[in-house]
Amino acid sequence: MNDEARKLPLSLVDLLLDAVLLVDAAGRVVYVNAACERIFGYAPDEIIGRSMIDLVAPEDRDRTLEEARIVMTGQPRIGFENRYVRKDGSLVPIMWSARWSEADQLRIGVARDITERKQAEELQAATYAVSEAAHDAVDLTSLFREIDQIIEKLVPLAGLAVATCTPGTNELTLSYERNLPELPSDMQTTFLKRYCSEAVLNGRPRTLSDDELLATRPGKAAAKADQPYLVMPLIDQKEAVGALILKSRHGAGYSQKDRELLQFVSAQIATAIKRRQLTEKLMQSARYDDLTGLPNRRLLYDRIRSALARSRGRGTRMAVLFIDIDGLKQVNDSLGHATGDKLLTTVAQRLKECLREEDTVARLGGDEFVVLVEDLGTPQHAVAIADKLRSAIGEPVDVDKTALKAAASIGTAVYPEHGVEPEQLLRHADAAMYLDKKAKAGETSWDR
Ligand SMILES: Nc1nc2c(ncn2[C@@H]2O[C@H](COP(=O)(O)OP(=O)(O)OP(=O)(O)O)[C@@H](O)[C@H]2O)c(=O)[nH]1
Repeated sequence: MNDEARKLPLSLVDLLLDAVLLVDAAGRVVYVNAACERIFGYAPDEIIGRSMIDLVAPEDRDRTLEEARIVMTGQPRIGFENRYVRKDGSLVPIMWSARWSEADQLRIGVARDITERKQAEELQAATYAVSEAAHDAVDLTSLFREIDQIIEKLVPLAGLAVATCTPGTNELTLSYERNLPELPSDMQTTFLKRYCSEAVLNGRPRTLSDDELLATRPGKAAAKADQPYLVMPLIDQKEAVGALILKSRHGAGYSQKDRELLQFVSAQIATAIKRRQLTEKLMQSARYDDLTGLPNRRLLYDRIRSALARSRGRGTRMAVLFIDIDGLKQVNDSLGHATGDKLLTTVAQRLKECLREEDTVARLGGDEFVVLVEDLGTPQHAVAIADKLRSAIGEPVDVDKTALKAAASIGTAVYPEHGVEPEQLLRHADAAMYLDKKAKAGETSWDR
C-alpha cells in the first residue's frame, strides 16, 4: 500500500457504503473494509488470504480474470459488473471501480452492491416481456409458456402451473403445468379448491409445504415443513383470473424480495391472460357457431377454399353436402325453442360422429348444415354419405323422456363435376337439397 493509503484513517474507510478490497498480483485478498462483510457476508478474517476469483460466480469467472488482466496492465476501469457468491450461497451483483498500483503491486477495487438496480431492471424487463407476450402469443398455451420463461428469469423456479378461472366464476381449472408431477390429475380438483381458491378469494399469496400438497390426497394429513410451493393469485381489476403455482428450486421457498417481484408481475400476467382470453373468445365466435360449436359460414368458406386447392393439386374429388332439418319451425312452435335447440345440437353431434376427424361439419344458421368431405372415390360415394347422415339424423332424439324423430333433406355436389368454386358447389348442393325436400312434400317431417 502507498503512503497516502496508509495515512487514510481506517475508521473513515469503514464508514464507506461500498466495499474496498486490495488484491495482490497472485489474486489473493490482502485487505477489506467493513462494508465487505455486509456485501459478501464474510468477516474480514474469513476473506483475507483467499483467492478473489474463488468468490466469483462460476459463470462470471473467465470474464472477471480477463478484466483483472486489463486492470493489471495499468488501465483504470470503472463499471465492470459481475456476480459474487455470498457466504450464505446467494448471488450478489457487483459493479467495480478498479486500478492497479504498480508501486504496491496491488489491485485496488471498490465494489458497489447493485442488487436493487438489477432487480428494478429485471422487473422492468419482465413487465415489458409480459406485455410483449400478451401481444405476440398465438394462443393461451403459448402465452403460459412465455410467462413460465419470464418468471424463471426473475426468481428461482423449478416448476410452474397456471390455473384459470372459468369466466364469471371463481372455479379453477389447471390450464398449464411444467415439472409439477406431484400435482397429478386425481388431486387437482382438491388442490385447486383448497389452496388456489383460498389465495384467489383472499387476493393474497399462499405458501405450501410438501406435506400440505400431499395432504390433498385422500386420507393424508397436512404437516408443516419447508414451504417450497407458492400460490400467487392472478387478479385483474378486482376480477379473479386464476392463480400461479410456483415450485422453488431445491425446495428453498421464496424470499420476501422474490414475493414482492412476483406480486408485481402477477398483476401484469393477470391482465395479459384476461386480454388473451377475450381475444380467443372473439376469435372463437367469429369462426364458430355459438349453439353447436361447429364452424360457421365464414370458416366453412375458408375450409372449402383450402380443400379445393388441395383437391386441385392432388387431382382428387371432394363433396359438399347441404343438409336442412325438416320441420324445425313446427318443433319450436309446438315443443318450445329449447327443444328445437336440443334437436340442433344432437344433429350436430351425430353428423360429426358419422364423419372422419378431417372432414368438416358446419352450421350455416337456422336448420342448415353443410358437410365437406375430401378424397372422395366416386360421385356415388357422396350419395352413400348422404344416406348415412340421413339415417343418423333419423334416430330418435330423447327430449323430456320422449323420443322425438327428426328428418333431414340432403343435397350433394361434387368437385369437379358440379363446380370448381365454393359458391358453385354450395349452390348446386342447395338446389339438390331443395329437390329432395320437394320430393318429400306432404310427408310428416317429424314425429313423436
Ligand atoms: N330452436 C332453434 N330454432 C332456430 C334456430 N335458428 C333458427 N331457428 C328456427 O328454425 C326455423 C327454420 O324455419 P324453416 O326454414 O321454415 O325450416 P323448417 O321449419 O325446418 O322447414 P323446412 O326447412 O322447410 O323443412 C325457424 O322457425 C327459426 O326460427 C336455433 O338456433 N334454435
